[in-house]
Amino acid sequence: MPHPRSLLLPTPAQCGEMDRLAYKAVPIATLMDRAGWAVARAIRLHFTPCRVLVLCGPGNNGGDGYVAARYLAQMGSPVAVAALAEPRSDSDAAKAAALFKGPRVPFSPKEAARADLVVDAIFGAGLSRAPEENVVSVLKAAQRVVAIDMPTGIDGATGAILGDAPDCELTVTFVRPKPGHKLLPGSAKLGDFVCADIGEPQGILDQLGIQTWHNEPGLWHIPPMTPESYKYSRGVVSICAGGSMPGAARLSAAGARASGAGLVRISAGENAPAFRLGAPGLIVDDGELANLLQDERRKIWICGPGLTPDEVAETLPILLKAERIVLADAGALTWGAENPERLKGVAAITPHIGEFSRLFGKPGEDRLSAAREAARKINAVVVMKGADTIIAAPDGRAAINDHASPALATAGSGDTLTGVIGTMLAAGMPVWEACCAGVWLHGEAGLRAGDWPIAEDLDAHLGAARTKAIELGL
Ligand SMILES: NC(=O)C1=CN([C@@H]2O[C@H](COP(=O)(O)OP(=O)(O)OC[C@H]3O[C@@H](n4cnc5c(N)ncnc54)[C@H](O)[C@@H]3O)[C@@H](O)[C@H]2O)[C@@H](O)CC1
Ligand SMILES: [K+]
Repeated sequence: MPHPRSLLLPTPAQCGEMDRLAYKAVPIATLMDRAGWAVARAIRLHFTPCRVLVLCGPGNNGGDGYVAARYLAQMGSPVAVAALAEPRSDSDAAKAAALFKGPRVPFSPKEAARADLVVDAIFGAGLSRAPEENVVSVLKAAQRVVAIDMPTGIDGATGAILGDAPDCELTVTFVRPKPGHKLLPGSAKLGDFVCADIGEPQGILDQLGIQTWHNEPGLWHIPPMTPESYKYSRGVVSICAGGSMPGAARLSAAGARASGAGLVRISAGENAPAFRLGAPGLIVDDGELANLLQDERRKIWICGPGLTPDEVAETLPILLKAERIVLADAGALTWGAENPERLKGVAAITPHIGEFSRLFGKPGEDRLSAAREAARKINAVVVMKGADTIIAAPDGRAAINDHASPALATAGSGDTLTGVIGTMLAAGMPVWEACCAGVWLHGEAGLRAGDWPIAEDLDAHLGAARTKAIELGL
């Protein structure tokens, strides 16, 4: 099933290309007019009438600003424009500027401070470097800011802040959100977020080779339960466990069970007695790993939570030799940090930023590209965990997940996530989709679990999260 267009996140460069391709059907001037109208309308809905100053840059972002100023004036708001620089003559932005007949004031901190509301139409998709000091000081002087397309200073492709960016109360973008609207630190600057339809022919989105999606149900589909479902069709998750940190493997097992695995088995060797004191529905094996792998129904293996690097060295190569679908986390990532090649053959890894940096080097400001590059390098799906999580596949696909809660930042929560992804794999989902689904379910459980859950509390919400994901994804 193709991934839905409605979840695509085009880069600013792809949006520029889209405008060029759309030109025959809809001229830029028309799109600009609709964009400016959408901004004026959103401001009218969000704010009571007040004195507005629109800060216009020289490009099309500024063009949208002139149009918004014209419509706001027609709606009865006192509006002035301050131009950083005039648009290039004969450009669409210049034509929009000519149609605004209201007052012009200097581009200065004093004027920005006097206005009740400042509209940032300085730079949007065209931002190519950090804004100059005069731009920053004018935006800093504003009391309340609405951004057109993107707050000036945020890189729409990466969410990085170039120099500085205003804290906005409202951001209005067009057609589709961009990666920078979903990635921190930029995404924290948007305030309320509106994506307006300006009538761009949607089919063009398919021609641009966009490989980034917002992680929502519909991007993937979790198999629902059917009357014919049985334990093994729901899937078996197997977990390698060690003696020194048994809690981690138990948390993964609990997450796997709570998110709907048919059967969860822990392979603990001589440490089995410690695990047998745990949940009664958990099967604990003490046999040799090689013997356990004779059971072909045990396709999905989690390796890493609660394991020392030495224990990983004893288990992971055996799992890979047996051609199992392996999800590597925690101890496996420490073992791999000495040599990432060791992880080749695993289906997915789930590093937080520290683990990612030890494996591949610090990701820098463009985490999206770094995650993609890492996935290509080890030929496995990389789930780069954080307040926003990036799920990158070796074929270039990437999803950005912002469906989460800071409450998830608690010890053991990552082990739960590994278990949930294990269950999605065991249900037969392809690897990237399973990882995306697992991350969303984990986020949904975190949102449902209140402000201060511990990792174990998430389990109680995973079943409802799965039901919601199935309903939303239909
Ligand atoms: N499909 C869409 O999404 C549409 C987008 N439109 C608008 O078009 C905008 C993009 O327009 P442009 O490509 O003209 O780009 P901008 O208006 O963002 O920037 C214009 C130019 O400013 C210069 N510049 C970039 N960073 C600078 C810096 N830090 N200091 C000084 N100069 C700098 C660059 O030469 C850049 O090309 C979007 O943000 C959006 O507001 C609409 O007008 C029409 C439809
Ligand atoms: K802007």
